[in-house]
Amino acid sequence: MTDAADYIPGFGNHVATEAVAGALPIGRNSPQKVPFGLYAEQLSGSAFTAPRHENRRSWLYRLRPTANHPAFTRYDGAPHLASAPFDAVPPSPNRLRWDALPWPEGASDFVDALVSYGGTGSVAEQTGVGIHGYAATADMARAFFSADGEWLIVPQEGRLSIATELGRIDVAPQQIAVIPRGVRFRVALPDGRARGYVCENYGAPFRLPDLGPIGANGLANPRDFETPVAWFEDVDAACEVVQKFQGGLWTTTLDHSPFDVVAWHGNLAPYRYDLTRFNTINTVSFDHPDPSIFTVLTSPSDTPGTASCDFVIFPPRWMVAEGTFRPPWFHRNVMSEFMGLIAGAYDAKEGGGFVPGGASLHNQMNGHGPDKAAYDKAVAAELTPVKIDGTMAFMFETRHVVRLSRWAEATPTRQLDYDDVWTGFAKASVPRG
Ligand SMILES: O=C(O)Cc1cc(O)ccc1O
Ligand SMILES: [Fe+2]
Repeated sequence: MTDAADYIPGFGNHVATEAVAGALPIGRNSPQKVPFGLYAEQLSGSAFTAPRHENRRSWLYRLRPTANHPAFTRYDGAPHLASAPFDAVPPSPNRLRWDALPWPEGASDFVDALVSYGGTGSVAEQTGVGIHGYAATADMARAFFSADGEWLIVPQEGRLSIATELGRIDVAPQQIAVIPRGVRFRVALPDGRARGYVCENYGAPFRLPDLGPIGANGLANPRDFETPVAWFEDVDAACEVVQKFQGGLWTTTLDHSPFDVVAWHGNLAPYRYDLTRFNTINTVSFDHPDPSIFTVLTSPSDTPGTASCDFVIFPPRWMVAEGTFRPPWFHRNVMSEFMGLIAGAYDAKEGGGFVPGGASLHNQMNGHGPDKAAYDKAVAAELTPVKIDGTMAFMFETRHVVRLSRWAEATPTRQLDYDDVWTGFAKASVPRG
């Protein structure tokens, strides 16, 4: 076992890794006798018969089979964690914004700290996403997994040390971690507390977007994604495992640590990515391009080019466009946009209110864009090259309307005056014959 987390570079690669030399069977997945009496277990992330380029699975070699556990019973923690379909309140066409997620009063681990803003689709149909936030103040002593989807974790404040069955991942704000559906994990908080966002992806696993005319390089480059090497703990002590299954939470207690995978191989694994490695592409002539140029990862739907969910970032970048209104334009989008802010300020919102740890939602076909302060600044600006720096915003952009949770609608952190940011625009005056 190593002390610090170690990684293998590359996105979606087939890797082979062992924490103890000789633990990985050679040349077959399921030998009659696995080295050291380990148990072979296949973890499927796609149907057995999925096309090869979409097929994801790993073989795990562990101290005990996962199947060796007592029955799960209902768990009644994490009171604000919810799942799609989000039908507790009617879907809202309104532009919505929330203050930074407040810290809980007492000790709350990553699981109990989760709150759901809302989501799309349905866990039963394996479509859409759940959008959650967390503001946690305690290390997890237990393990958690979601049978409902893959977890894209976006830290905003405080580092996370994530132990997973397939290895350990350390992430800080400006980095992300992705945990596949079903993989058990445990989150510790090296800074004592941590806040961030989660996209729980019920649909097709996130992948890199096609680059089209951009070419073979750019945006998030595959080699900057990192998969942890095998790591395990040999602990014969009680360990709670909480799972999310069809929106419900269930708990059981093992008599051992579930983090007992000594070796594994395959292409289904957790990974991390440093958002500051993103190779940002933008105009060097005029006009503000569509934000799809900032796509880090995409979960496609059945309609080509129309994502179930894109994970998009707005990183530091030079703005050089000539004769152009440089911030995001006013627009109405057939896709729906949930945004969060990791650090700094966002160029479409100069009037305050969109703060690190906060969130906004602009649902399908509802007008939004620069606030009045951003508009005034941009039309008056001298168009020299300007670096937008010290910032990192992100968007979960989805083809389906984001339906709110009851918590998101009722929380006092919701800014009831958000519409006002688009008031005060003087009427244009058109010469008339
Ligand atoms: O609404 C937003 O702020 C997100 C966004 C950013 C951008 O640069 C262009 C379009 C868009 O929806
Ligand atoms: Fe937008």
